[in-house]
Amino acid sequence: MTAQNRLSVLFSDIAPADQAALQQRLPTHWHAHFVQNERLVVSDVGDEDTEVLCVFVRTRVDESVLRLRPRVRLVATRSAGFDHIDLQACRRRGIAVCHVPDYGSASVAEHAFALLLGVARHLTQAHERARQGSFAYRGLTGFELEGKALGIVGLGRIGRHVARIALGFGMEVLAYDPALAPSLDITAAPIAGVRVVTWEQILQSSDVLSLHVPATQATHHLLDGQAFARMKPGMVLINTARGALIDEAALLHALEAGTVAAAGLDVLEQEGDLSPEVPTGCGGLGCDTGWSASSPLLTHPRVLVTPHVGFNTSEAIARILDETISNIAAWHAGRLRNRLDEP
Ligand SMILES: NC(=O)C1=CN([C@@H]2O[C@H](COP(=O)(O)OP(=O)(O)OC[C@H]3O[C@@H](n4cnc5c(N)ncnc54)[C@H](OP(=O)(O)O)[C@@H]3O)[C@@H](O)[C@H]2O)C=CC1
Ligand SMILES: O=C(O)C(=O)CO
Repeated sequence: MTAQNRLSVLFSDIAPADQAALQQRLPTHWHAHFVQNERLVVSDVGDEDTEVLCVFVRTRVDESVLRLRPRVRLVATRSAGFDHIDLQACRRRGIAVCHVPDYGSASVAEHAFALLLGVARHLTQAHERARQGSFAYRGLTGFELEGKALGIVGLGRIGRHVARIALGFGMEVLAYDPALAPSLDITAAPIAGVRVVTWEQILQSSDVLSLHVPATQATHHLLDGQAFARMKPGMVLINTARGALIDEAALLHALEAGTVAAAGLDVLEQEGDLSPEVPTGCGGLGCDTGWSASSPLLTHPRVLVTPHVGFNTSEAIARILDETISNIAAWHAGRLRNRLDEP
């Protein structure tokens, strides 16, 4: 291996099983270090010579992290979302940034429907009742998806997949996206039948609202008190995008007021709070992180929360690993792909 070819890559926040799968795929001239921890600190291996930081959504990459690793030239996130990376700080230091834009749109879209159906049919309560030996059905009356209006905020890769699934359920599909003109009726396959509407219309007309926009300064608390006040009373909110899109206090208020009948959330604004303890009782599914969240939404009877698992299918993870290696290899060969610029 020539010194010129050698590439020092520091991988953070990677589950042991994924690390093993990744190691089998790594080119031999890469010198890889792994830190299980999400937070990159000064004592982490690879500090001195790291050229590539390969992170996931729980590793914040900001000025303080970059300062510790002056040789970093590429930040490659193994995610579609990029709100954990300070793109300005990277630009200032001449560091390229890339992501994996389309590894699992189906996985996330299907999870949005897992949450929606879970909420619509009271699945967690029904499961608990059956486990206790009770087959009483009272109090578990749900609602059908067919005929309901689903509003999609952000008609990008995941939003379009959600639209296709919703059309299959016989839902009326509305979408709001600043890139698309309102009153546009999308007639082109594969999402023919989606009606593009204004922000006001999507809030007022949606029985179910599903969020699929990135977390940026422009989308921070997109759903605030004012937005909830304009929603159809009794609507259902689904969020598989990022917690920061929702003002949590305003959502709790809307749940109490009945504007929001129920919510299905895969993401919470405070999900990044690091707990020193590894959580127990993970149902034998192999907890491998010490992350914990604290929020009144977690115990609210009309809120179904999952711990940011929308991406977490074997198919999506395999694509993430392959695409990440291709991203880093392409950059090393002088052809940056899946580049991220400041929004
Ligand atoms: N729960 C999970 O495990 C996962 C969550 N995610 C989250 O999902 C998000 C969306 O992913 P994906 O669909 O692939 O991203 P895309 O970039 O393909 O789509 C996002 C869409 O939102 C649009 N948009 C931006 N701002 C607004 C706004 N204010 N209102 C309405 N639309 C807006 C964008 O328009 P334009 O292009 O014109 O800016 C784009 O069409 C990711 O950013 C990530 O945060 C992603 C993967 C897994
Ligand atoms: O890819 C992403 O943006 C994710 O949120 C994965 O967890």
